[in-house]
Formats: sequence, C-alpha cells, structure tokens
Amino acid sequence: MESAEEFAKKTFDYIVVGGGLVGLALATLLARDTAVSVGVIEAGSKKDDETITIPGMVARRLGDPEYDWALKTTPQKNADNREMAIHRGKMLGGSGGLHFMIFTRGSRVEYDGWEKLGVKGWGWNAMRSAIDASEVWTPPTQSAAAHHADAVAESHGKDGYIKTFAFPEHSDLVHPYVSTLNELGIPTNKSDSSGNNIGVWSATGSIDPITKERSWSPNAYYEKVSHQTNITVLTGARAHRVLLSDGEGVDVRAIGVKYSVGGQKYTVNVSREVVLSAGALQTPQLLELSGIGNPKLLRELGIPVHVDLPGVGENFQEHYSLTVHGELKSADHISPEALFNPEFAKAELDKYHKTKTGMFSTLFGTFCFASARQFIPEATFTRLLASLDEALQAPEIQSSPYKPWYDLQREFLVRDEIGQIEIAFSPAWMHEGCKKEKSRHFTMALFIQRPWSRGYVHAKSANIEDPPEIEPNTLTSPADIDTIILVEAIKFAMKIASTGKFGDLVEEFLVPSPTSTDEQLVEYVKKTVRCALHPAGSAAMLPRGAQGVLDDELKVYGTSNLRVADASMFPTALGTHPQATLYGLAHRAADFITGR
Ligand SMILES: Cc1cc2nc3c(=O)[nH]c(=O)nc-3n(C[C@H](O)[C@H](O)[C@H](O)COP(=O)(O)OP(=O)(O)OC[C@H]3O[C@@H](n4cnc5c(N)ncnc54)[C@H](O)[C@@H]3O)c2cc1C
Repeated sequence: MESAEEFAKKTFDYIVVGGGLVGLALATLLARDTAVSVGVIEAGSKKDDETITIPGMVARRLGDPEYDWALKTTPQKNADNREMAIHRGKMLGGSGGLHFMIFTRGSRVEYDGWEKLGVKGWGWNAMRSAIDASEVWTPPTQSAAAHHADAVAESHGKDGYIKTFAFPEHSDLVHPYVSTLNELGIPTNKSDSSGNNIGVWSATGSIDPITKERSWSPNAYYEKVSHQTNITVLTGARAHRVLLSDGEGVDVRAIGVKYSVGGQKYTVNVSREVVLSAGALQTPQLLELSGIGNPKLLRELGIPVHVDLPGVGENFQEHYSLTVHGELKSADHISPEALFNPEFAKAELDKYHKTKTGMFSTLFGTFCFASARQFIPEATFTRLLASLDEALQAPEIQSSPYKPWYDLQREFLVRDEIGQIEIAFSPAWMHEGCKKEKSRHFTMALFIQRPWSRGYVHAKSANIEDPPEIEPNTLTSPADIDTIILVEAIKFAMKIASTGKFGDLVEEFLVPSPTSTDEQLVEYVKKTVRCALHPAGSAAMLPRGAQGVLDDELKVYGTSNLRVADASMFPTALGTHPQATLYGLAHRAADFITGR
C-alpha cells in the first residue's frame, strides 16, 4: 500500500476501480504478467478480523459503516412503502467479506440463456471452464457427504484460487427435511455444481478446509501477488470518475481516473485500460459521473455527455426474499441459536481456535431449488400462465427493447430445469423481534430466483458522495407474477412443515399463520419481502440496441479501452448465488484484456 500522492504520480497500464470480489481477483490475474503495472483504487480498507474470517460470525458487520456501504432502496410502493436495506461490502474484497460463503453455480440452461439474449461466448461451457479456473475444491467430509453435500469431483475446479469445501457441520433435522422434500417430488441433487442445481442439497462454501476461514479475493488471489512491485492497491480512495478523451464521432478513450483520499482530490493516468469493478450499485453511478449514460439524465445532473448510452443503470435486477417460521416438538437438535448463550458461545469459540471444529467452523446451509411446477399446484400454474400470457401482450412489452428477455423469462417459467424459488433451511428462529434464546424452531428463507420486476440505479447528483438512487421496482411484475410466486412458495413451505418425516417433528407453523387467506399472504409478502443482496444487471452485457452497455468482451460501447467487470454485467439474473459466476467473470475479463 502506498500514499495517494505516490499513486497519482504513476501511469499504470491497467487501473481497476473497486478492489472488491471481482476487481481484486481480476487485478491479481492481470498482475501475473510482471511486465505490466496494475493500480487498484478501493474505497474501503483491509479487513481481516475474525468477524470477517470466521464462518460462524457472518452477518455481524451488516450495517456497520466501517465495513458496509449500508445503502438503501427508494421507498418501495408495492412493498409497504419501505426503504429496503441493501448491504454492500466496503473493504478490500468488497461484498466478498460480508457474504455468507455459499459457492454454487447456475444452471447450464441459464448461462446458455445469456447467449439467447444476444451475447456470444457466455454459455455454460465457457462459464464452466472459467469457474473451474477460479476454484480449488476439497471433497466433503464423510458426514457432509452423508448430509447431501456435493461430492462429485468432475463438477469442480482443482487448480484455481478460491478454496471451496462443503460446510462441515449439519443439523440433525437435515435428514427428515430432505426425506419430506423427496416425498413432495423434489429430488436430492448429488452435485449442485454440475450445471443443474434443481433439487435439494447441502452447500459448498468458499471456506478453507484446513483453517476453516473465509476464502476470498484478498487471501486467495491478492496474497499471491502482493509482494510484487507491479501491483499497487490504494485503499481508502474513492474514485469520482473516469477521465475520457474526446473524439468527435469515434470511440472515446479512458486516459485516467479522478479519485480522492481524505477529501484531497487526485488524478492518475492509465496507458492501456480502465476496468470498473465497483459493483452493481456503484459502477453505473461512476459511468454516469464520467459522462456515459442517458443524455437526458446526464444533462439534468449537469454532467457533460461523452457517450450516449441509455442502458446505463437500467435492467437492474435483484433476488427478493422473505422468511417463514415454525416450532418443533422438541428442542433436541443442533441450532446455531445456541450461540446466543454467552457461555456456550465462549466454549465454542475456544473449540474453534483449538480444533477448527464446532459451530463457528460452519454455516448451516441446506437448499432447495424448485422449478415452478415443482411447488405450484398444476391448476394454479395454468391460471397463472394464462394471465401472464395476457399481460405479456401489452404494447409496452411487445415493443420493449427487453422483449427477448420477456420471452426467455416465459420459456424458463415452464421449463423444469430452472429454479424459480430457492428455499434455504435453517434450524433456527430468525424472526425479528422474537426471543433469540429459543432453540426449538426452524426458518425457511424463500428467495425468488428469476424476478420479473426490473428497476434502475442512477446517480442522483454529480457528486460521488451522494449515494445512487436504487429503485428495484419490487413486486411490479406483469400479472403480479413475482408476488404470486412468493405466495405459492409460502404455501409450499407450509406443506413441507406438515408432510412426512419433517412434518412429524413440527409442533406448529407460526409465521405467517397457516390459516392465512391468499390476501393475507399477499400482505405478508408486501410487509416482509426484502433484497436478497444479489444486485445485478445494471450495466448489462447485451446488444446496444437492447439497452446494452457492454459488448461480448465487457467493453463499454462507444469507448475503446473501458470495461466493466462486476455483477453489473449480468444480462439477466441467474437462479443461484452469484459469487462462483463472478470469480469466473474475473478470469474471463483477464483473458479478454490480455487477449488470451
Ligand atoms: C450479506 C451478503 C450475503 C451474501 N451472500 C452470498 C453468498 O452466500 N453467496 C454468494 O454467491 N453471494 C453472496 N452475496 C453476494 C456477493 O457477495 C456479491 O454478488 C459479490 O460480492 C458482488 O461482487 P462485485 O465485485 O460485483 O462487487 P463487490 O464485491 O461489492 O465489490 C465492489 C467494490 O467496489 C468498491 N467501491 C465502490 N464504489 C467505489 C468507488 N467510487 N471508488 C472506489 N471503490 C469503490 C467497494 O468498496 C467494493 O469493495 C452476498 C452479499 C451480501 C452483502
């Protein structure tokens, strides 16, 4: 690390803005060639305390301004007018330091779907190789494999960077829970990373199998090159905009980056390329502040227009989630809630330090990805499809630049290989405002995977210090399909809790009330739905005429040497947790940039 002044004196071959999950991995990959110089500008600082590294301590820094940008959406008119929290990591490694470590891939058909939207070379085969290149997988323990963790070596990378290992500890509720899902027609999936994540399985995490610590960009990538003199990471530095050369009628060129440290402003020059990796909420803001975006919006903010690109900030997609809760007949099972007892927590922490086992060495993650027909009754599904098809005839959809996306969404709704809903099972009571010492409860978190609601992220002013306007347009989908999917998912969760071996263990379903009418469930959805913290798509890789911002090689249209490499590039949300895809993205970006 060096001073802002020294950094500003250099001319780097490559500058990466945002040393987050993708940015820091990408900078490392570029710096493997010691003949080139790489500069990274990261607003946060280095964080490697136990609240970040220990799996069982996840979520402790959510909302802490030292670690979290703690952004908020605008009030969501279809969600009880609530502003929703949208946490983002503010540290070297980005949101990779706040996340819950679930490392899983999307389904083959979804990556192939990106290609159907008009981007070439991003199908499953290409993404699979890229994710393989990022991963060093260790087979699960016998116990984890017996609890349905992926044990298939062919589905994983072996010689990459991020260490992955199935979460080692599991609740004794997993077996009856999985048995019930099987009874309800959801198969056990032996390898969720194989290109098919449908079914029920226990998660692999980005966790070091030996140290049982978080494996992420700072320790898995950057540590490998941090001793080299050709990479310089400036932390605590806020990028304000990319400096562009003007060229009438030709592509503009990035020539440097303006940034500030402690209120002092600097510029740094670049000779080859600038890559924006500030994440799906801040990259569109930086593009706009640099004069790339919708000219009308830029003029309103008093920003000179360099590239007329109206797709910047549009196409914003987010998974939404809510939780449902029930009570078990017996308290006789392992629950992370036990950690609310200070004496037990201290003993567990000692155990973790000495043996790297116990509650702090793990997260409890058993997941179910279900296609629409797996959890929505046939008659309801038929009605839903009919009203959706009618809504899709609306002129604004038929003439929309996103028409191919609507067609893809419709195709994916009826296909059985696509997860429309994710159910994350936890042997704990995670309901707001309730007693935390209770330990005879369970929670199912329900995540919509292919949201039809689409919003935007835009700069609110020409000042980078003003957070962007984040408008996900929650629950504003054609035929109200997002709301209906969540309502049906709640009913399915209630069915799980009253069926088979798991149902036998359940005392009662508590929240929402199992006697709720459909109208009451809609109210529950509106009152409790929240961002699932997987924002994506706001500087999408799509054809320029379809509101695209990036070409197939992640280059910003209308520029000759400015790329985006972060979750903004998703052409459409994927039905999975994003980190595996994003590490794969870092490898693809490095290959494009170096011409490999
Ligand atoms: C609480 C939580 C739980 C999650 N759980 C999971 C999970 O279990 N599995 C999974 O796959 N995904 C999970 N995710 C999502 C995952 O972490 C993100 O999708 C991923 O980190 C996005 O990577 P990124 O590189 O696009 O952005 P980020 O990792 O957010 O990186 C962006 C970086 O840019 C920096 N930056 C922003 N603006 C500027 C500026 N102007 N100047 C300089 N630097 C700037 C930021 O400080 C940050 O370091 C979770 C996310 C959160 C918040």
